[in-house]
Amino acid sequence: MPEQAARAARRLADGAYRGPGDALFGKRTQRAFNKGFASEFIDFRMGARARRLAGGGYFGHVGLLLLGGRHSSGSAGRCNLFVERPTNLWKRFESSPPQQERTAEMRPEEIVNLDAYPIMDPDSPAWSDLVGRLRRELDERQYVSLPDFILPAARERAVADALAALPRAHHNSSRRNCYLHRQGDPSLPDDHPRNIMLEASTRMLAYDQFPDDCPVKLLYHWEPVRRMVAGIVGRDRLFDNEDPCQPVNLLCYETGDRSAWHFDSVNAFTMTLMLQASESGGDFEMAPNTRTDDDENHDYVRRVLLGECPEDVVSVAREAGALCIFRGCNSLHRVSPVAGPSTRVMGVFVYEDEPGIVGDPEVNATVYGREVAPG
Ligand SMILES: O=C(O)CCC(=O)C(=O)O
Ligand SMILES: [Fe+2]
Repeated sequence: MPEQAARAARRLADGAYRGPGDALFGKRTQRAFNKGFASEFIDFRMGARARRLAGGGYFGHVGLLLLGGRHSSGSAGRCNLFVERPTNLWKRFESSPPQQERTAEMRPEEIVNLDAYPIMDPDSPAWSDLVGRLRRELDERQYVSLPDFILPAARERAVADALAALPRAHHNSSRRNCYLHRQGDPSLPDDHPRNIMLEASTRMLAYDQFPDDCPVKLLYHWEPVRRMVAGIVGRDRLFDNEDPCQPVNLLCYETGDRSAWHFDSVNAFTMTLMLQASESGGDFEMAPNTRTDDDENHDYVRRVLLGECPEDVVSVAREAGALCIFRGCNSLHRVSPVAGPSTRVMGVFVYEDEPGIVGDPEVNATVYGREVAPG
């Protein structure tokens, strides 16, 4: 059997059309499918024809179906395709679109823009210059942005992975204070930061909800990236997080979604990668050094929350492809409400100071909607 026909037969068997016996074709055609003599090309021709069927109940031929075991490319014989129930056919295409064959896994060198970010050789002057500059910038401003860090093809693939998984995302919609608590403290005044409740709405995809060859995962697990990030945040080494949910997330914002002012709770720094920006809104805003490790600075935090210090708030430019490292644990930050048809898609990465770190099941229950094991 020609290789192309064999692939087509496998795809049929894989369920793209749920198999040829599904009242889609007349007997003669069905036998041809059973023998596997169908060209892959029929996939999209079928799709096009199905639409026309829905519109007018068209019964006719669909090109490039190969009968009798002879494969000749280009001008293969046409045959009549008898469709018994066009409406069912339409529904079938709606509910199970032909599956795209996944192209080969990308190499990390095809993901990271190595021309702009020479991160392969940590002993080179280019590496020291780059990492030294970014480290100083982070220390000064509490954030640093690396534009065009990911190459366009890798970014597009990651966006496609995110959008395919989006229906399974955990929709986090909550009223909470900037410390990420849903309950205030009745013993404190109403305008204490603990009692200022803000609306947030985001869609979270956990690490185990999108493919292992998604470019954001490959990038995260690649030593040159981990080493660069360690250099920028001033660590000798960093380690991957080993939780099933946490190491890399795809955080999606649809129209109306936003993240309210908050401090990140656990990690000393946060790393995000803008995969797709929204048409409008979705600005990442930050009030650097709102508090310190020793001083909660409640009065100042309250003024930022109430919008009384607009001059202190920086809006961090985030073009698609830009990596951002920021110290979100002591700097209030938020994402303004997203508007427009494009989902804002953000990769979020967690590195650790020691190996073997897994997440707290309670946190995973809140952030990813996971069941907490009883007992
Ligand atoms: O979506 C963003 O740009 C920021 C997300 C954020 O605040 C975080 O991951 O801690
Ligand atoms: Fe955050």
